[in-house]
Amino acid sequence: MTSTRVWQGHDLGTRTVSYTERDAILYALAVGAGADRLDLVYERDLRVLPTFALTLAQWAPDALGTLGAFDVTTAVHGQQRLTVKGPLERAGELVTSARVTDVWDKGSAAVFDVRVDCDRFTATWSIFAPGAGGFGGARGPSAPSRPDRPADHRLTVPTHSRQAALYRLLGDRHAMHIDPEAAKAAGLPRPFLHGLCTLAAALLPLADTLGAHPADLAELEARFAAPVFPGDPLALHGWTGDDTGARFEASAGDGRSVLTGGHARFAPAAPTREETPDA
Ligand SMILES: C/C=C/C(=O)SCCNC(=O)CCNC(=O)[C@H](O)C(C)(C)COP(=O)(O)OP(=O)(O)OC[C@H]1O[C@@H](n2cnc3c(N)ncnc32)[C@H](O)[C@@H]1OP(=O)(O)O
Repeated sequence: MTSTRVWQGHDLGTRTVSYTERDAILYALAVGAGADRLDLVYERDLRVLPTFALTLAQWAPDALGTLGAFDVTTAVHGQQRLTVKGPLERAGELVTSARVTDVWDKGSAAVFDVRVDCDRFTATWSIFAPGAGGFGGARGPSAPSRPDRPADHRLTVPTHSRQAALYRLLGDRHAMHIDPEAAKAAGLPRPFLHGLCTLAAALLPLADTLGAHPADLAELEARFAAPVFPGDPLALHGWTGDDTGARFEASAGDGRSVLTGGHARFAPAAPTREETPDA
């Protein structure tokens, strides 16, 4: 069997991905934007959510699984980071390049960090792969810390029973999100929500509460600490601090922490060349 450590630094190549206004609107609907959010769901007023880029770049962690680095039937998305460098056009093409930046040895599991670079964003997926650890590597980062004071904001994040079935059509077709047998094979009682769908759903009420526009997201990170089942409402706690954003966590109705170590910063992006007056 190939040692897990050989994937460290592996170049996953470059792909050009394209999308239309329709894709961007479907994405906004899938992560919970209401029909009254004309700025997210109506061509006339459309602003594209930066997290939509993550569905377009999902090919990168998927490619690593296809190459055999980990067992795709049991690996789950563990953490996500995103740095936005510029706004997404209403439709377009993105040239994305990906490589494995780190492989951490958690003993019984490995965590693969897959970084995607593009002129509009840099993003890192951490894939938690049970059974792939124990190869003598560094343990890597531990659990994120939580603020030791009461939250400044307490919000509800609704999720919908059809949400995973809809969200998967945007690009992440892993069977565990739709097929009860595949979910059982991954150790869960029923299909569960994509981590990136949960995260994007949480950002909508968080941005509203902070008085920010969700399309002005500049930085994002969070750990997927436990599975979310479609239809379960989440309780989100937010802590505001020095920057134009917040730290946040979310828990399910039964008290399980499902998002930990969350941080989102919102800042209007610099206009693109075409949008700059007199450019
Ligand atoms: C292809 C799939 C796409 C998807 O979207 S899947 C859906 C979204 N993801 C999920 O629903 C996953 C939810 N998270 C979980 O269920 C759990 O979370 C895990 C099963 C991933 C891990 O739980 P456990 O096996 O109990 O881990 P531990 O014993 O608490 O920690 C072992 C080490 O692993 C680190 N770790 C724990 N959770 C994560 C994570 N989510 N991402 C990255 N690392 C993680 C810890 O810190 C620690 O390491 P240290 O001892 O060095 O601190």
